[in-house]
Amino acid sequence: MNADQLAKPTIIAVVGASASGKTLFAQTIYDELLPELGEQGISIIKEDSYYRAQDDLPMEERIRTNYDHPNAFEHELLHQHLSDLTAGKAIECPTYCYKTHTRTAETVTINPTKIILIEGIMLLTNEQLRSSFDIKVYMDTPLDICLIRRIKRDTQERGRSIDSITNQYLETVRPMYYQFIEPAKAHADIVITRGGKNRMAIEVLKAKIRQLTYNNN
Ligand SMILES: Nc1ncnc2c1ncn2[C@@H]1O[C@H](COP(=O)(O)OP(=O)(O)O)[C@@H](O)[C@H]1O
Ligand SMILES: O=c1ccn([C@@H]2O[C@H](COP(=O)(O)O)[C@@H](O)[C@H]2O)c(=O)[nH]1
Repeated sequence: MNADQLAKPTIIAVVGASASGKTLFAQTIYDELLPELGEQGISIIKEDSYYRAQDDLPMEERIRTNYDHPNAFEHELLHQHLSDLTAGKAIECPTYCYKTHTRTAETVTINPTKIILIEGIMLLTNEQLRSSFDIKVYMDTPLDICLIRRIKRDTQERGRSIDSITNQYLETVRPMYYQFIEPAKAHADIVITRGGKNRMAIEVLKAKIRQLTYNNN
């Protein structure tokens, strides 16, 4: 094993409200750097993959779950997986289905890489996880913009009705945002405005990742 393979990875966490642009931002960086850094250079993980399996619950109960509370996630497994990747071991990442509100049977193999991008709403609420991140990015998108984008995305991609989106928004998404997500901004190293298409912010992160990859600092 050479020195590069032994080097500890850099873990970059992208957090913020639901539909603030976390996925678009992290995925854009990943897609644009992958051809240059290769599959051994950069990987991407979604915190949503670690929503707890709910196969034991009937659908009426799954619909009532508070998905905007830290307890909805299996953070212990995510932490274990990040430790495994840091130790140079591959992981089997779960996959989650928003339509059935549980995990699917498939897992995705993620190999250890020098750069790990991870994105999700509750990543900074867990102290153990927080301490494993090297760079913490917060997407500071106004909540009304997030709501508009969530309505559009969840009707088109997550099989949701306007009624179910607005009820869930008032009951859990909005109050949990103020209880857990917004206060976590204080832990961020970088705060990003204008969502997942902020080109300058994307370029700054890409430049930092290149520096970490090629200069190892
Ligand atoms: N700056 C932006 N301008 C326009 N649409 C955006 C912008 N940022 C994100 N979106 C769109 O808003 C929706 C929610 O963004 P997404 O990245 O899925 O948010 P999150 O991962 O934070 O939930 C997606 O359809 C995405 O394409
Ligand atoms: O079964 C589920 C699981 C999650 N949600 C909602 O998803 C968002 C988090 O995902 P983003 O990609 O950050 O939007 C969270 O606000 C949950 O309310 C769901 O509706 N159903």
